[in-house]
Amino acid sequence: MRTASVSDRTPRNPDPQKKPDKVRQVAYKVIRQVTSESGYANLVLNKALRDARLAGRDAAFCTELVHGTLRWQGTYDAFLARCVDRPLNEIDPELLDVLTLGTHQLLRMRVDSYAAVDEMVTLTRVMLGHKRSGLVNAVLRKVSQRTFDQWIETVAPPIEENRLLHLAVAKAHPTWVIDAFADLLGDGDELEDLLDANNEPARVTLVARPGLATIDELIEAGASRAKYSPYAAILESGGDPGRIAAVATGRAGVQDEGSQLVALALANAPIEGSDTAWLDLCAGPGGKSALLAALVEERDGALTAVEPLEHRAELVRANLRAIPGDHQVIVGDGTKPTWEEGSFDRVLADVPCSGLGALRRRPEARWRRTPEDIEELRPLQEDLLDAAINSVRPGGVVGYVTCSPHHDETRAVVDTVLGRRDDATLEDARELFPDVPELGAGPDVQLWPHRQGTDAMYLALIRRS
Ligand SMILES: C[S@@+](CC[C@H](N)C(=O)[O-])C[C@H]1O[C@@H](n2cnc3c(N)ncnc32)[C@H](O)[C@@H]1O
Repeated sequence: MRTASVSDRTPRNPDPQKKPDKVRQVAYKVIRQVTSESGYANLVLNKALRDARLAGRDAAFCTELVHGTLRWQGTYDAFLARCVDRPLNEIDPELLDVLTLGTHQLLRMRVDSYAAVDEMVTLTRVMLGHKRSGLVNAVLRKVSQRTFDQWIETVAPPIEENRLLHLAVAKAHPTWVIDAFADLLGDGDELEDLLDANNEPARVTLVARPGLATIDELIEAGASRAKYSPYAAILESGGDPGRIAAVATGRAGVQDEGSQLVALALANAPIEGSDTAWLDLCAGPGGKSALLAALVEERDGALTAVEPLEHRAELVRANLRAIPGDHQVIVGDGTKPTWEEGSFDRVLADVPCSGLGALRRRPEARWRRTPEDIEELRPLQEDLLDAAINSVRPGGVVGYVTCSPHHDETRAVVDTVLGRRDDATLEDARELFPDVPELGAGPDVQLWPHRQGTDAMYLALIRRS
């Protein structure tokens, strides 16, 4: 973070012939697409980097501009509200995006403040017209007069007066999200650790798909062994994982360690009798399908993967392409099974959820999600868990998984569904996470970015009787 004193060498008479910096221009266009067309930053950014042929340091700079600006958007809005003479919602959205992009460079990147303002003024002149560049110059000059910490002191209530509101501004999370996390972690230091962890970009984690690639192969390619999953390796250097042969050929993939751990826990839960028919009920894009398919193949079995959206089903097929065996992808609704009841030995229900456990990866998500989303998803989550239990045979196991720690989409769903059935029980899943510390009171497992360094994946292990 930038803490050095701010410069007052901001441009008063910008060069009218100057062209905008290409990297900032790409970043600005990506941010526009995300904020105005509800695009997903990762998808839009990846395409933009490819189209503009940005790689190496330029790609890393562009990524930080986009991710940082979007991640800190709510906080920067609070700063900017003090620097303009009208309510922020009366400022053209395209202009506001320039201002937040400039604010990020000024306050949280090692960009000289002269360069940051000058570049944003040029970008505004070329993309939004000369008239508006004056406002950008004036507002960003005001922003540059304080450091990030000084701005927090200026706009956020003191922590001892209103902890929730202070953290919302200082750590860039909506208050309802902080509330939900505080319900689970308390409102002490651990809550702050989580919020800080959510503001750090996740490291690129690879999975060596069992029987197809080895960790050593990934290590030779520059990765290092991860802590908990025997199949995980971290690509510290970042860069494009597709340059690694095992990833390019689908023998390895990109997958968060928490996602690996919950899939492995389901695969390793003891069951008696047959163990060859596995179902992934909500499969797209297929990261867990690929890991499960590789594991069930080693037991001479096969995976059935279900996904209602054709384009996501295609991603599942692509993920399964390198895995030997007779796996099947069904394009359909998991709540309306086309298979016989009780026909699977293990079932994964990795249900659609708010994604509040993966905020590190999706910089815009925290500002886009609402408490209503969580309410709206609840019936589908319950129906999918019911369908998963119906699909597993007596003695078989279901893994109910979310990439959200929110109580209403995790334990509340499990308790509701199990409360109305007498043929399924919750089992202690913690012993299926060997050597993983701080798994909580059980019987379900909640992983956390600030504890295990993974996404906040949730797993409830349910056995059908
Ligand atoms: C959390 S994602 C699954 C991630 C996946 N397991 C992986 O590891 O790559 C949830 C998926 O469920 C799908 N989905 C939504 N409604 C569904 C339904 N009624 N039945 C089955 N899947 C559904 C979504 O399209 C989405 O692809």
